[in-house]
Amino acid sequence: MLEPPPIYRLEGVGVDYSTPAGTVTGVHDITLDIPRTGLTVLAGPSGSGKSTLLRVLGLFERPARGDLTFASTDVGTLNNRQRRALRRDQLGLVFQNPIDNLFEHLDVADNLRAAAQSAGQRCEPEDILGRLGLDGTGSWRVSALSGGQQQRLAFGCTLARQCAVILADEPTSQLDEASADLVLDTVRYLVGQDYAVLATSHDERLIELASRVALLRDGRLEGVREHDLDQYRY
Ligand SMILES: Nc1ncnc2c1ncn2[C@@H]1O[C@H](COP(=O)(O)OP(=O)(O)OP(=O)(O)O)[C@@H](O)[C@H]1O
Repeated sequence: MLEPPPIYRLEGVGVDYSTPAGTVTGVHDITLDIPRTGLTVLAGPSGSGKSTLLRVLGLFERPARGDLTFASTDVGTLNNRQRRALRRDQLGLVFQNPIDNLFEHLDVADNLRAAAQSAGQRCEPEDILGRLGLDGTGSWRVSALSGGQQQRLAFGCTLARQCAVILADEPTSQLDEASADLVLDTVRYLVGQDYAVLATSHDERLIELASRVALLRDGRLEGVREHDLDQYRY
């Protein structure tokens, strides 16, 4: 069967930061394809370039060098307005601190409705909550959810927005083990539903769920490890 084209294609991507001490290179010469489905983890020690690369993939950071293709669109040819529109319509972001992903003054269902609305979509909150094991919490305040449940809801917001790709920055790093388990189950569910999930992480348990692990070191891609996705299918 013909392989679908990757959702992202990076060719020779480099990012520089200007600092008072001079130019710092965040990532060098990254060439990488990211598949349309499954979990891809960007792994590597602190300072290796994981967040920089995630910002490139989230269309926040414009590479100084190289080419980035997203969903067959050459991102380098887009102006800022077009990049923002692509981000709004196609990309869902989950930050490491669960509460940063949510509106505390809205209840759980309204968080989902607000997320859907921000992408010009409509959603059925109870349906999404049921899919994520949060049944019956629609009228709860966000603060009544555990950290793991909040992070599940953050992933739920990306479902409400009907994003093609979910980008998660160390999604389990601020959670205790039980809460992290809830997030791992959610990622497993999303992968089983053929979403593309891209995460930075040091968490070995998340890395084990990945179909592809891109290992970064000193801003360079040290290697890419492929895992068999079939074992995670429901
Ligand atoms: N805004 C910035 N200004 C200047 N240098 C930066 C900036 N962001 C990152 N860097 C530098 O780019 C390199 C890669 O950093 P990055 O934050 O992407 O790594 P990381 O793997 O995500 O690290 P961590 O796990 O600690 O978050 C490092 O040398 C870092 O100091």
